[in-house]
Amino acid sequence: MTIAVEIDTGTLGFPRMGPNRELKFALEKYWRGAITQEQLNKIAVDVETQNWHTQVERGIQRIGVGMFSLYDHVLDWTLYLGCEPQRFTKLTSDVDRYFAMARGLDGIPALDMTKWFDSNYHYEVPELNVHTTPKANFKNFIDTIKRAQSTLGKNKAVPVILGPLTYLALAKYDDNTSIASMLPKLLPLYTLLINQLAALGVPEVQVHEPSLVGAHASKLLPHLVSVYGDNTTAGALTHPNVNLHIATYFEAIDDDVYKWFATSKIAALSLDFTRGDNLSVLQKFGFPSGKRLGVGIVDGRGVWKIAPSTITPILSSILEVISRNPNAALTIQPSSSLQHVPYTTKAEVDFQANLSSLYGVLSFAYEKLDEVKLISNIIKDGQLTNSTTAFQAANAAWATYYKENPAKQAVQTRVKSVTEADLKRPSDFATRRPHQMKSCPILPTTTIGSFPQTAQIRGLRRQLKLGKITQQAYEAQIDAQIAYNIGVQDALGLDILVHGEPERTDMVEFFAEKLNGFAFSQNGWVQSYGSRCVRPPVIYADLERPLDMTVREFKVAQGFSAYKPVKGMLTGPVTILNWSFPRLDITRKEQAYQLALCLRDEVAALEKAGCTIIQVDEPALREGMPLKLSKKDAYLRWAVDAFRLSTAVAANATSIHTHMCYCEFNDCMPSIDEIDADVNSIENARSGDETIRAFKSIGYKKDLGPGVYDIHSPVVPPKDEIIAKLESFLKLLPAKQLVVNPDCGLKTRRWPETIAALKNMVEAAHQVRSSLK
Ligand code: MET
Ligand SMILES: [Zn+2]
Repeated sequence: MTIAVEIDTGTLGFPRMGPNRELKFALEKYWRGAITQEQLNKIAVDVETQNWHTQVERGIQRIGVGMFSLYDHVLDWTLYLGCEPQRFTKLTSDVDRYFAMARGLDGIPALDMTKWFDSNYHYEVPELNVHTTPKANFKNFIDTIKRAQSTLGKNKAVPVILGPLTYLALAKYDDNTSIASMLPKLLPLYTLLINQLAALGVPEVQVHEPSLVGAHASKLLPHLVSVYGDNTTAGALTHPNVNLHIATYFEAIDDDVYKWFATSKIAALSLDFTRGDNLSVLQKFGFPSGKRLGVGIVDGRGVWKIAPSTITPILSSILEVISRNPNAALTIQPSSSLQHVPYTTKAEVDFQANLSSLYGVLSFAYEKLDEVKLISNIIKDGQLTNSTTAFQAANAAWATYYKENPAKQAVQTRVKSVTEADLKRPSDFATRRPHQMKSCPILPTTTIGSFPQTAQIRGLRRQLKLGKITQQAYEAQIDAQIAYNIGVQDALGLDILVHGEPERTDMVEFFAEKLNGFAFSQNGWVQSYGSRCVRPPVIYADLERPLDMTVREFKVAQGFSAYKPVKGMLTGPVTILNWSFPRLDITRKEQAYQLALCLRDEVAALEKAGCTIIQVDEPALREGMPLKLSKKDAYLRWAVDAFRLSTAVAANATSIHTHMCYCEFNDCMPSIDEIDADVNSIENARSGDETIRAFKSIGYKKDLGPGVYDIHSPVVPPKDEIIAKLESFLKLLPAKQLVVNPDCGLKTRRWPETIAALKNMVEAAHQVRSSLK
């Protein structure tokens, strides 16, 4: 097919940390006072400029600029829009206010942080209330755009604005404030900004409105016209000389939003063709005349090379719709900002040498730019078929990958043979509970798993990795640490002990390293929040557990304690999956089940080793939830089943605990009950009794350990405060249902405050216990 439509290439954002995490290190130096603000800015500008050059060199014609950030792009807009909460306004310097909002200061708590849609990136939640008085503060943004224009030229430098609807949808409000009450205050600022950009000769602005795809879309619909106008009226962002390009991603756009777009004066719309069914929307409504479609076909969230057999049919269908109209144009682009993927596979020399079949099918930000260019050329040349020579390299890489990493029949068969019975404990909670935790008193005290990780332990692990110490020497030191951890807990009088996780850097990486089918990049860092980067493991083959993973440390720990049970400690299947880069050739459910079967065998092995209490952590259960409400139930079904598959093998007398943290669970409470854990030790420190009330409201009958203090703060909680908490819990929950624990692991804390806090916790529990008698 020869194509009459105009085609070019674009991006919606790029990684921000620098190819070698230059910005991360600069930020941390700046916070330590080791470099000045000027030095920090220089490094940031260098990274950003290099990002721009890379995109030009790789053939990108419309480069999204302005989403680069020193900490977080939502926080940037809080500053640009003057929406800082009052507690920060006494800080007069922008930079001080900015980092104070991000990280807090003594006595001034930071903004809340939460997940950016269903990604693992966290943004700083805007706090809007009756005192919020938006005030334009666009100088930094405008300066960036000027810099970009002089580096890239006015046509290539496309300013990216965080759209007002998404900004407001992501915020939290007091009782007297809402999206509707804030919008009129923000819109004049956006108008001002568009005018300033127009004055710079900006031909087009990319307005990011990802909230138009999620559960909130219908809430935003009534405001579209006041912001963006329609076919007759102008909106706040309408300007005669500036084209508006609305970018959405992570899911399919709402039908109603699309219909509005089709008749509006918006010049371009970006849709994600890697997640959600945007193709159906397009086919259903056609594509309007005279507009441009941003075709998000290169996955901005995954690390995989394009698969020609997947993308060709989608692209052909898009072209078919588009070509019905002679005036349409296309921009080929990544599906979202590339901030969710690492910089380049070229840094992965280990993969090149030892896992070349995987290396061949990986694609990070630089490689994704090449794919964008390649696809646009193929379409321009009218060569779009699976087998076009231009796709030869990709096809060959995938063929090699499948040949070298074939399906493991035993794993797949086992997943397929899972039955309902495998998901069920031998008896229900009421029957099994009397057989569990028999040595424990009422209000048993415990912790969430990890104990402080000292520099010495981290150094030890580094030495092991570098081959400077033997496995034996390493284990001896780990065991000494376990002995110490057990001794401390015993002395404090805790009832259920943990080994303290000294052998784990990270709760997902540790298990991924022990399973076959995971690969670990050397430089595959992605930003999690601020300067914090993570290197998610890559699932590249069917998953198997060749050996026990935690049994040795459990036995060592239990060996140091004659009378008290040591709790086994595992990370749940859904969390391992959600914090990894999953495969795309099998479903997430299948991968969760494969993981669940590995964990199921570990639960059985722990039981066999004498473990009677096993905790399976699922802090990321909630965050894998789909953005569309209609997909939520299906996700929760398999997520819950994967947890049950991991744990249902346990005998009645084994107490299965779980721990969840990091987010609001209010919208999936019934599922939390359905996982059928005997005890749920859940984060609760920030909200009062809300968590317990939510559990009560669904008729939760199992045991609950709502965190009695916040481990994120170094402050030692006074005994009286903990007593007051426990007493308030007991107003809602019978004592026999209550477990006493902090709200998360203690890994990031120091020993002195840990011991002091736990001492208070145990004493508080004792006191409340005796008052019950
Ligand atoms: C993010 S949840 C952490 C749970 C883990 N067991 C720990 O204590 O560190
Ligand atoms: Zn936690």
